[in-house]
Amino acid sequence: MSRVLLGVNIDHIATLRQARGTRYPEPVQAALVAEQAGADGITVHLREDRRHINDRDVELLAQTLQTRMNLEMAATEEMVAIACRIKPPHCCLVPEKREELTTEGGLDVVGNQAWIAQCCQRLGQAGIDVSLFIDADPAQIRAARECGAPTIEIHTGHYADATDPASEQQELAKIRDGVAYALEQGLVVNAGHGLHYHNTLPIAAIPGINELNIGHSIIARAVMSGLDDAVRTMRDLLDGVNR
Ligand SMILES: CC(=O)[C@@H](O)[C@H](O)COP(=O)(O)O
Ligand SMILES: NCC(=O)COP(=O)(O)O
Repeated sequence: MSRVLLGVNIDHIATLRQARGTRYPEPVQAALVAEQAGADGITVHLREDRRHINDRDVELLAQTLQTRMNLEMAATEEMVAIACRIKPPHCCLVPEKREELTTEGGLDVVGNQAWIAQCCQRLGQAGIDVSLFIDADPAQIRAARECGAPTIEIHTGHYADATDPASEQQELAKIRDGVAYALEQGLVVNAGHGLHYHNTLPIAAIPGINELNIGHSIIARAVMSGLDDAVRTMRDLLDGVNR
């Protein structure tokens, strides 16, 4: 069975830097450490408010990564233009709200299908593999395929935020069904948001999952045990998955 790829999101290295406006910690250094520790790719979210990762980080990472960049961004003219200029191998369109603490839900592809399809076409023409960050909702999955996105990333936040075992199992079942449906639609299926060392395995064990994008929990562990250890531990966890 194929191994689940690990995309390490380094946004919150930049959160620490932005807290004081210093030149450290350096996201480029973190990305290279994560890659050497086993990350299969690096994810960065260039938010419209630049609260953490900024344009300079994306430019430098595009020139230095040894694996590949997954650029997360809102589906806006500004961000599409940046992506078409930088040409990262992967782009993931995510919803954004100024006041949100973190991403709160999946992209509403059904409600914005014409624009999302246009973004997918422009990014695809730039040679970028586009994924749409959506809930495990068959209507959203169908709309993603109709927009021409080759890949989706299923939002695992509701699963991660579940407050009791029954709700967690319910959300896990939704994700499992969503993955199966998306695979039937011919999509590549990634997943992410809120995954950590104690809730990731059930997601990783879902047959057909291509990649997990994990950030906050890895960076949080890195504070205690170092980034190399935090990434290696997650990579080893995923390598032990039976699917
Ligand atoms: C889309 C998603 O779930 C994350 O990749 C996103 O980066 C979360 O935003 P913050 O990193 O700003 O919390
Ligand atoms: N798309 C999910 C991601 O990149 C990381 O999300 P999180 O692990 O920081 O919640």
